[in-house]
Amino acid sequence: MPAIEVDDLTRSYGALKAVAGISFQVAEGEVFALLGPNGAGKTTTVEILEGYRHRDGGQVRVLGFDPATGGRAYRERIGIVLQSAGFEEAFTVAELVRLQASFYPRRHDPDELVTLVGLADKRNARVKALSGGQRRRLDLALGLVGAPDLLFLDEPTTGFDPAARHRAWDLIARLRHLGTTILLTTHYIEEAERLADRVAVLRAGHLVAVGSPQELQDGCRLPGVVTFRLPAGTTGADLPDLAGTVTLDGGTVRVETHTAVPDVGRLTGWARQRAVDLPGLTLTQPTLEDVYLTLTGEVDDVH
Ligand SMILES: Nc1ncnc2c1ncn2[C@@H]1O[C@H](COP(=O)(O)OP(=O)(O)OP(=O)(O)O)[C@@H](O)[C@H]1O
Repeated sequence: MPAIEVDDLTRSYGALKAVAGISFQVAEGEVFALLGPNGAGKTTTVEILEGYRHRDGGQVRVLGFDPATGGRAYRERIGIVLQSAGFEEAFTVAELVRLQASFYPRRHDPDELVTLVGLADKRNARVKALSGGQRRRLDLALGLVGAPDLLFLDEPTTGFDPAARHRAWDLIARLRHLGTTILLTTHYIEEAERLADRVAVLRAGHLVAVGSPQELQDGCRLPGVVTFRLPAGTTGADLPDLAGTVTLDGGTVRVETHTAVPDVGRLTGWARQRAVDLPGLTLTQPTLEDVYLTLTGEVDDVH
C-alpha cells in the first residue's frame, strides 16, 4: 500500500483554483519533494494531507486514513515540522521536547533526539534564546518525537547556515534509511536533488512533472551547452558543421546542442586533424534547477 495516494485533488478559494485536480502516490519509505513557486498550491496540498484543511474534491489516503476524518489515530502516526511553530517560548529545549513526546503513545527518546538535531549544548536554554536556525532544529525534533511513520517537512532548512543545512540533510538521510516516509516541501532545488527519491513540480495548482531528479533531467528538452575558446590561428568559419546552434562571443565559442556527444566528437576530431587544442572545453548539461525553472515558466531560456 502506498503511504500517500492522491487522486484528482481539488481545492478552490473563491474563484481561485489553488489545487486544480492533482494525482500522485508516495511509496512507503520514499522521500518525495513537492516543489513549486510561491502560490503554486504546495501548502494547500500538504495541509489537506495533514488533515488541517478541507478539500473540495478528489480522493486522499494517507497511511490508509482519510486525513479529513482520521482524527487522533491518524495524527499519532504523522509528524509535522512547520516553518515556524508557535511554541512556548518560556520552556527550555529539553522541557518542550519532553512535553511534545508525552502526547504520543510511541515516541523517540527526547534527550537523544535533542542531541541528534545538534542541540545538546542548548538542552537547558529557553526557546526564546535560540537563534533562528536553532529553532528550526528544535522544530525538527518536535516533528520527530512521536516516531512518525510519515514526516511532513515544510522548508526544513530555511534560515540555516551552510553547516547546519548539511547536518540537517544528513539527519534527513538517516531518517530515510530508517524507513520514514517523508513529504518535503522546499524552495531549494539542491535540497530536493540531494534528499528526494522523487520530485513533483506544481505550477498554478497543476502537477507539471513527477519523477526522480534524474528522470526529470533526462526527460527535459533543454539543450546542453559546449563552450571553448577558438584555437589560435582559426576563425569561426573554420569550425566543422555541428547539429547545435553556434554563437561566437569574442574568442569564445558556445554551442547549444541536443546532441552533445556527436557535436563534441566532431569538434575534437576537427581539433585533432588540425593539431590544435580546444582551450577551456566544457560541456554543461541542464541542471535540475534549469529543468525546474523551465517547467514553472520562470524563465524562457535558462542558458
Ligand atoms: N486561506 C486562503 N484564502 C484565500 N486564498 C488562499 C488561501 N490560502 C492560499 N490561498 C491562495 O491559494 C494559492 C496557493 O497557495 P498555497 O499557500 O497553497 O501556495 P504555496 O505553493 O504553498 O506557496 P508558498 O511557496 O508561497 O508557500 C495562492 O494563490 C494563495 O494566495
